Amino acid sequence: PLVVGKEVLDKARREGYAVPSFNTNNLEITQAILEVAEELKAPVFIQVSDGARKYAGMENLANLVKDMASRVRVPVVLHLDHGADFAMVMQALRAGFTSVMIDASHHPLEENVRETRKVVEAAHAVGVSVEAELGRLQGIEDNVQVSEAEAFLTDPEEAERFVAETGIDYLAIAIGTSHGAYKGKGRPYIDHRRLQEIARRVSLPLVLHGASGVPAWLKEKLLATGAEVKEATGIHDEDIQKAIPNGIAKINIDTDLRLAMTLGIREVVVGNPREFDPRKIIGKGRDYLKQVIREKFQLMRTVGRA
Ligand SMILES: O=C(COP(=O)(O)O)N(O)CCCCO
Ligand code: NA
Ligand SMILES: [Zn+2]
Repeated sequence: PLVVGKEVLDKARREGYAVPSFNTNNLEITQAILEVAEELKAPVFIQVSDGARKYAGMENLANLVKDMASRVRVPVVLHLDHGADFAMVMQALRAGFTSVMIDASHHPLEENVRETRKVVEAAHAVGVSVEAELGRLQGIEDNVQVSEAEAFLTDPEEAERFVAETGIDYLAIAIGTSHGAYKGKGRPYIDHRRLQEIARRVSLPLVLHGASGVPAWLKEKLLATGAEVKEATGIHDEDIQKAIPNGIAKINIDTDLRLAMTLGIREVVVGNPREFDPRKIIGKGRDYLKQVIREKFQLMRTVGRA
């Protein structure tokens, strides 16, 4: 069934596992997520970004997820990803979202606090959970001095104050990850010590953005279809496994789903120039999506937690 975010993530942080938050834009991605969650008896977040809202329509996606979630046995949270402002959050609340992110992390701290408090008041009034972000997602290239990049990473003491002043339910932090398929050359720098310092001060579930891994098997197959993804790199499994006991309870995955869908489509289209049945073409993408989604639940130890 559709449930509120806080209950799912408090349990995850308490019991030392994480819940993946997968971005959806359409029917097939939503089907892949819910079929695998049901199969593995795993709670799951399905999140809608601004791009998805523009592509598919917020109400369309909300109604699709709400209806499908009502017909599965595992807990499903419908989450607004990177809500840009109060108005967008209100539209999501009106559409029946059960979790919303207000992302005011690019504003000065006082404005972030003000905007976030406003959202917390509105969302909590209707029983919906709130995620906010402190720090800037900024891949740290190996050639950029970490000291210079410090400006982007979340400050542990500031995090403690931010949580106290805003009343949010979970906190997105910056510890070295970045959005997209190019997270710096080689193994991306993840500041585990900083995460431990934040987790010591903040008892709320912590959220990791920019956590796609760009799995080797997926990248190899994509390259074989002629996809130009040679430079793509993601977060290593070991870094995800290390971050979970240190308080990370929600992990955002979009890029790995995009790569999986693209692999299926390219394999059919490039391999069978005579194929023009969208169900065969997008359906193959859905199959690869399910494979990636299965791996994420296993990596985050979400299996069987529903
Ligand atoms: O943190 C993430 C996803 O991170 P990743 O790009 O590593 O999958 N998101 O919030 C998803 C939307 C951002 C654009 O993709
Ligand atoms: Na989010
Ligand atoms: Zn994000």
